[in-house]
Amino acid sequence: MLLAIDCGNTNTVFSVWDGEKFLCTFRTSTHHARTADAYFTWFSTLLTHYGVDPDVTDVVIASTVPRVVFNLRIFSERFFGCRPLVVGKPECLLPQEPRVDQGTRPGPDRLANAVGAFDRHGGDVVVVDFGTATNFDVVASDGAYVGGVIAPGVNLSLEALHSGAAALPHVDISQPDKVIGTNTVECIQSGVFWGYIGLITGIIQRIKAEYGRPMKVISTGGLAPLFQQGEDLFDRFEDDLTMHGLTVIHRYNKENGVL
Ligand SMILES: Nc1ncnc2c1ncn2[C@@H]1O[C@H](COP(=O)(O)OP(=O)(O)O)[C@@H](O)[C@H]1O
Ligand SMILES: CC(C)(COP(=O)(O)O)[C@@H](O)C(=O)NCCC(=O)O
Ligand SMILES: [K+]
Repeated sequence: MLLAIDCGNTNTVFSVWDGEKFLCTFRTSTHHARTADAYFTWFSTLLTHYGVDPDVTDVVIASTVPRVVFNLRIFSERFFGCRPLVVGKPECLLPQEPRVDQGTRPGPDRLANAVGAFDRHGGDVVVVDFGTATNFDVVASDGAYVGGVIAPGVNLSLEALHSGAAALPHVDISQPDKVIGTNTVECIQSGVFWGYIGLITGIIQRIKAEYGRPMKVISTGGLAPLFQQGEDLFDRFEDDLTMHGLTVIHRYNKENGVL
């Protein structure tokens, strides 16, 4: 079985794929200092808790934080006896090479999103991934990742207001009922939430105009559900899109003799 690991700047997600479906998905915070032994203790405790006993033979990793890969490699070798496939490394093949400026290294999460979206929907897709950053990943008709947009994430925007302005408290994001806030917390929530709705709407509209063909818009990532209710921004919400992309990349590398 395949263990797929998607490591973002905030959270690291582990999912076990049995070849047909995900058996379980566990989430922890991202820390480059977490050791292989600590990963295993955490992972095996959750497996026991949920009564899942997978026979992990392969590991695939996408990490937007290069430093964490070191300990994840040791984790994979020590506990599953396998060398992990790391997306973005030269030895890892992609079904379609990205078409971006020379020297650009697209985030491995964006490469996985593109592969996952192409596998499910064919090309001409925009993936909107609400993580630490909010990225828009454009997938061409042949499945290639061809670039997109990186915007400050929702929580980063809230954090920036709090850290940059002495009188502004830390606020959690939520959808305000109205736009005109009548206290500081409501004003901040309104600015970030409705500002974000404007950002998403505007960027999708501009991407579509520039791309010049009809496109499907898929949302994913930790904070995507927040923008799922009420507004008609996306064609679909797919929680597991990055993970799905990782399983497809792994299969492709197996079929092509890399593993
Ligand atoms: N269910 C949730 N409710 C509120 N915030 C969440 C939830 N899930 C994730 N987050 C927050 O959303 C942000 C992005 O999450 P995630 O997609 O895991 O980011 P990344 O992939 O960059 O690590 C993080 O700041 C995280 O704390
Ligand atoms: C844009 C990102 C920071 C998003 O990371 P995340 O929010 O998932 O942690 C990541 O994809 C990244 O570091 N990209 C490298 C630059 C690029 O994609 O062009
Ligand atoms: K991500």
